[in-house]
Amino acid sequence: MGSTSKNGGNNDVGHLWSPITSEEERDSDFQQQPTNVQFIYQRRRPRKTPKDVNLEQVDLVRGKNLSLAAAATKRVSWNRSLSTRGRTSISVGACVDNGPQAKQARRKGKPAIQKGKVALPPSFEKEQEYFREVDAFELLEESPSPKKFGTWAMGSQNDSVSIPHLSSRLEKWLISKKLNHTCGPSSTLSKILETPAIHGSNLRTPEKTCIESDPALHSINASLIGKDVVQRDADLQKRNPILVTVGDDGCEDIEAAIKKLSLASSLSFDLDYKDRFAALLAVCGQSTPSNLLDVFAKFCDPENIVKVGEGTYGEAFKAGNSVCKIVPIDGDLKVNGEVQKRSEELLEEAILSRTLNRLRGLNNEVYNASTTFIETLDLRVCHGPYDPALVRAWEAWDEEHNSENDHPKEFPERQCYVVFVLQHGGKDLESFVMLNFDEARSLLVQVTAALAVAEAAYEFEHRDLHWGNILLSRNDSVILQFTLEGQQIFVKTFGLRISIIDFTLSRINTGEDILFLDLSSDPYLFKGPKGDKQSETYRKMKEVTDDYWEGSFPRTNVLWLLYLVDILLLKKSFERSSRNERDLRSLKKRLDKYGSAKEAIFDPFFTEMFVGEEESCGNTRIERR
Ligand SMILES: Nc1ncnc2c1ncn2[C@@H]1O[C@H](COP(=O)(O)OP(=O)(O)OP(=O)(O)O)[C@@H](O)[C@H]1O
Repeated sequence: MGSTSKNGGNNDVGHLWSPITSEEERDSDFQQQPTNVQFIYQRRRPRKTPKDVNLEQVDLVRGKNLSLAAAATKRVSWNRSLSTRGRTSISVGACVDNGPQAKQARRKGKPAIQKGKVALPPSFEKEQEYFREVDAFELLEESPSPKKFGTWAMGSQNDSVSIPHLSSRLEKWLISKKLNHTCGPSSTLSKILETPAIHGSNLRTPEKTCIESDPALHSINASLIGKDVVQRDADLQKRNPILVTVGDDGCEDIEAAIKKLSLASSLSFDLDYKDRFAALLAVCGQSTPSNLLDVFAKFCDPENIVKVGEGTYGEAFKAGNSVCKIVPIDGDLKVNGEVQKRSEELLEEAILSRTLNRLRGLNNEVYNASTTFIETLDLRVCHGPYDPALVRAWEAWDEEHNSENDHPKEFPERQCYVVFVLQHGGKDLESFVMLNFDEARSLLVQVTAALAVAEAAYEFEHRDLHWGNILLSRNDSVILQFTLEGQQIFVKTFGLRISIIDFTLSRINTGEDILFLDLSSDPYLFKGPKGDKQSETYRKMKEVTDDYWEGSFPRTNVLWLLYLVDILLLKKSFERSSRNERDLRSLKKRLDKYGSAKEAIFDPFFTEMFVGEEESCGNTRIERR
């Protein structure tokens, strides 16, 4: 979930979100102090729209003597940004309902520039010119370097760049498949889209993928009879013309898809939408959306579906051993006071999640490996109303936890969703009862090591690692393995398993794209209560990044580690000695000097948590990738 967790958060608002004064922070004797202060903490509603990350065109022509001069002159960019559409805030402070709020005016001045940092005044023309020059050079490069990007802000001023990123991206990939079947695997996108976890199939045309890799879908399609369904499919075909093609020959299909994507790229925004929806379907290995129950039925009996959590956008349900998070997309209906996410945003989240999946050591990529980021097992596009079984589960949760979300029965017949099928990560840190100091340091070492690995692999920054986004569970493992830049690290777990979720604000360099959320469009995020650790962390991130969210600033990961140490000291109770507290406080001091999780993981605090390889080899309860 977003900046504040919801479940459980209401029960103890005064305590949980009580402001922690800076005096307290300076005080070396931290103590948990219940407070009567009552205040409002408003749930952040991050929104995203497509924007600007630079896209190199090189792998399209690699290995082929094709000239792509035209492509070289165009720099297509794409990032995730917070939308200004229909933002409302829900107060979780007792008694006060702030009601809908208009989006606040954009900051006029830039925040103070960090000492020693050279900041160039943003000049779109200059940078455009600069990129024209470097594009020619970058055709030779494997992947863009974020350092070169300067502060090129896109958005409305970028109307001259006409090819929508997703179209060109998928198009490029499809062309590469068509031109040279061996060039696919060299592309990061190919690897990500071809993640075996996702139906074990390559991305082909949607039609082929559907038929070959998803017999369930095939049978669903076959069973789609009756007037309503025929009408629904006709509507769908109208919305998504790319789906019309059904060919036997893969190449013809690809050609048709490219043509349609190209056509769509040069037409109206509406067609862009269709194009993007089709891309999302293709990435999910589908030609048409499934219905929700069919997805859940793969994992459990509908009667056994249990809701386990909720976010601003997502409703999370346990289905068998997995968790299915349902996110409504593309509809007009506001959900939980928010405009629904759009296909392209979900497509991006899909790419981000799957990129992190790669850290799990699939495809023999063991130079950097960690299993601490939640595994995305599958992604499905669905449509239709909520099934009664899901509604029942939703209502049962509501009864017990008093949901902040809208009742799902409000979804119209033709609502679309993306379902993230995720590994079950356990309970979030907010509600998890920790037993002792060993568990606390196990949490810290696992989060730090995972961030270090993801930094090394993808310049990853989570940027929103509050206690609702860290899940914990217990198992009988004693050691967990990470690989950081080829070096194996074995850490003691004390039977605790950590999973990191929610990559909405995260920044990642996939090797082909930099995906990030432009938080400068969300001034509200930085206006949380003074002294509140989470709000202060957003503000510190803003200082560190100088509001340039596209850039790589691994220090933001350290800021969340500092936040976590504070949470352990101030908000969680577990058995600990004053020496343990002193150790945590001195860790905090040292963390303040680190620029990345990669540095932090070698802090003396963690030394005792490492186990030599020999010791780990003799241990049968080691959790390997
Ligand atoms: N894999 C998982 N295993 C167990 N519980 C989960 C899992 N994923 C999500 N949850 C539960 O659902 C809640 C909401 O999930 P999440 O934070 O991903 O939703 P969201 O809608 O994306 O959040 P946001 O408000 O940032 O949009 C989590 O706090 C957690 O309690």
